[in-house]
Amino acid sequence: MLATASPGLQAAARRLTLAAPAAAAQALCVVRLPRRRPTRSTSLRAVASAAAAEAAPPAKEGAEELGFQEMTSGTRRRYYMLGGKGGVGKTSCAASLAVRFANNGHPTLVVSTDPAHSLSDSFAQDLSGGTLVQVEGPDAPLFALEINPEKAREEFRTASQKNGGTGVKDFMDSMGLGVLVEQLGELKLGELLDTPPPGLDEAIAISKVIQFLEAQEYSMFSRIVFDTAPTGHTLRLLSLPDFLDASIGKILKLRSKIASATSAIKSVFGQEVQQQDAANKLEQLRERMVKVRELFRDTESTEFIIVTIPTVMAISESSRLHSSLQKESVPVRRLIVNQVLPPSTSDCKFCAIKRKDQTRALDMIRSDPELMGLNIIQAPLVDMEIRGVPALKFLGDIVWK
Ligand SMILES: Nc1ncnc2c1ncn2[C@@H]1O[C@H](COP(=O)(O)OP(=O)(O)OP(=O)(O)O)[C@@H](O)[C@H]1O
Repeated sequence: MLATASPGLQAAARRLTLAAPAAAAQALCVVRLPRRRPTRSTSLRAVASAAAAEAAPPAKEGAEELGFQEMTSGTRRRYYMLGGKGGVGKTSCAASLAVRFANNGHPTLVVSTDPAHSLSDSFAQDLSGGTLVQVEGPDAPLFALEINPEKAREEFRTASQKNGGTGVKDFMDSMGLGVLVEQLGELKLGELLDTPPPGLDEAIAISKVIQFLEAQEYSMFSRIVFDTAPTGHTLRLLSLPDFLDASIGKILKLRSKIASATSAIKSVFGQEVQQQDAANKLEQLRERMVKVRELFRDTESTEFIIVTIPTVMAISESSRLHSSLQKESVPVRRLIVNQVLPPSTSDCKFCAIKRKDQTRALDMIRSDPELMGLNIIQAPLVDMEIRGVPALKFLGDIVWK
């Protein structure tokens, strides 16, 4: 779990961790996770609040105060997207937020749009089927979904090879993209997938977002949490509706030009109605894209939460991510600084150095013009992997307060 400067220090840390976990936790200044399956006992709550109390106070200068109360209030649907650099704890934070919402009475859906999913690992449950799976444990219904672009692409290719247009259409219908196929039917889409165009994975994720907006199946969820892919992918996902909107806009313009030029001929052959119908559908798709774009930018219903760790590299990337999100007008109000060493009176040398580094990194956040205005939530480093609902509940109770 810890990278160390010297082999001796590493061995000492390992000895401590293996031989005396409680002492190791104290010495390495991490928050201990309860080993027993937690119930709603006072003891677990006590552990959680003690851990929270141990964590350093958040840096909030200049930022509005935002708590979990504000996130959980109201039954109108809200979307939370968690994103940041690879490996900083996006999935753990997203899954723990989803558990927290469900335990506060919200029917919740947590969706991974990261092609390298770890939601299954986080919940210790297989969610890889590409369909909604109920997560056992929380009070209100909690469902999880891993969007699997690899599988979707493979199915698409098979469908296009075996069944021609009909197979492709069935598949795309199931992805909420049937309208696109009707419009692009003449193109050999299957061939495109041998060299997938950039943004295809994101397009698949977007189509799922469209489904959330419209399908009855998803209407029960009052909170939808997205565990997004590392920064680059996420930015493409967020800018895709604009891109598609512009492309569809161009196609529509082109179509209307062609339509007016050929309408006389078409009407003779009885194809005028069909042409108009297709244009209407394309217009409908464009409207949907506008909806998705508005959703990403709607401060009432959507929030992007940046997750980082207290290192210079992660914070620099978070700063750039915030700047890009601002350009896209995506609302960002919170920054989670994960894996912070809680204060300790008995610092070992390793911990003292690590803590100094982290303090420096936290200072960097306070003076970063992109990040300083955000509400900063510090999440402590805990002493084991956060897997399964009880562990996620534990983390969620500490982080989301
Ligand atoms: N606060 C924490 N304390 C201890 N371990 C943590 C903490 N947060 C996350 N981890 C661990 O760090 C690892 C990476 O976490 P996670 O999978 O949530 O990150 P991620 O940002 O989603 O990664 P990826 O970019 O690969 O999807 C996991 O093993 C997780 O258990």
